Amino acid sequence: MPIDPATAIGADLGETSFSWGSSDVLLYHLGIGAGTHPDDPTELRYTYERDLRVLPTFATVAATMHETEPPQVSFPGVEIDLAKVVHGKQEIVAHRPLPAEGKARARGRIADVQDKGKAAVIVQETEVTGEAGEPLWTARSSIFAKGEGGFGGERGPSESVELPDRAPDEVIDTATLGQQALLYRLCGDRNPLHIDPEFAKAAGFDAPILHGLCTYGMVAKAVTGAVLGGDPDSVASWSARFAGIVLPGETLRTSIWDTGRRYLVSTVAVERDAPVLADGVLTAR
Ligand SMILES: CCCCCCC[C@@H](O)CC(=O)SCCNC(=O)CCNC(=O)[C@H](O)C(C)(C)COP(=O)(O)OP(=O)(O)OC[C@H]1O[C@@H](n2cnc3c(N)ncnc32)[C@H](O)[C@@H]1OP(=O)(O)O
Repeated sequence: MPIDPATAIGADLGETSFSWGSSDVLLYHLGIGAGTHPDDPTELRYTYERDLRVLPTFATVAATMHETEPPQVSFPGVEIDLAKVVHGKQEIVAHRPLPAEGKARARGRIADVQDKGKAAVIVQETEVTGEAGEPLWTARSSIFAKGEGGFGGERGPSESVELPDRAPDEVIDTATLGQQALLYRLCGDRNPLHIDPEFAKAAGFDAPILHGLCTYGMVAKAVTGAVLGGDPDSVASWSARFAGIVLPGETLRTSIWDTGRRYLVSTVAVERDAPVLADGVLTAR
């Protein structure tokens, strides 16, 4: 059976150790579009090793930055073909500003496996601590596996973030590059869905799509620029649901509602007027 909820839910994924340096952070920032406005002085915080700051979304790649093999959806009680999955949701809570270089330990577990009938949702939680045992970040990510529901599990909660009934306080357009996914995959996600036209077709898409985590980082950076003075150290947490695909080259239009250090965020792809990110919440420290 591809999903056995009794084995999967609560399964300990063990502990891994990893380290990163400023070159990893610089490459990640380029992968999410930093440096495309060199006249903006806050961009140097992302692109120059002198006084480098780290956008907390770097946490999504820090442990796997040097991976060169495609990811596998293989956990205790879960075996799923990579072509069936898309990234569903992502949350990062940064317990402190991320250092530009460091060593850390990650301990992961399967927090939940939800049976949505036509699909399964696998929720993974990871706690990351620094060398002295200090908490660095907590990550929670959901994988949406099409056609893998019906295994007799719980449906799980139906959560959504209600947006205020008024115009957004800020609207930011962010261009993605035609080669955005080719660049971003060098940050450790070599899923062929983002480069191989045949694989993308077999997975049900017309063409390779952009990594969800690339969009997640680009929008976090855009919101940070719009409402936090471009200071990535001010980002305390960021969560969002991947509501629709992005095709490399499309423009992301991000609407932001300021509800007081808690910014509600929604993003569409301008060219198709189609949803991209929903239920977005970025909090500031
Ligand atoms: C270990 C490493 C493994 C590797 C991981 C892969 C790594 C990456 O390389 C992969 C990627 O980056 S893929 C690109 C990023 N993701 C996407 O583009 C997905 C975009 N979203 C969609 O296509 C649809 O919203 C879609 C398909 C997600 C959902 O649309 P629908 O099928 O229309 O769903 P809907 O009928 O609205 O809802 C059914 C139930 O599912 C819940 N749900 C919906 N969207 C969800 C989402 N994004 N995440 C989690 N749950 C979600 C709904 O709440 C609903 O459940 P309920 O009825 O109980 O409320």
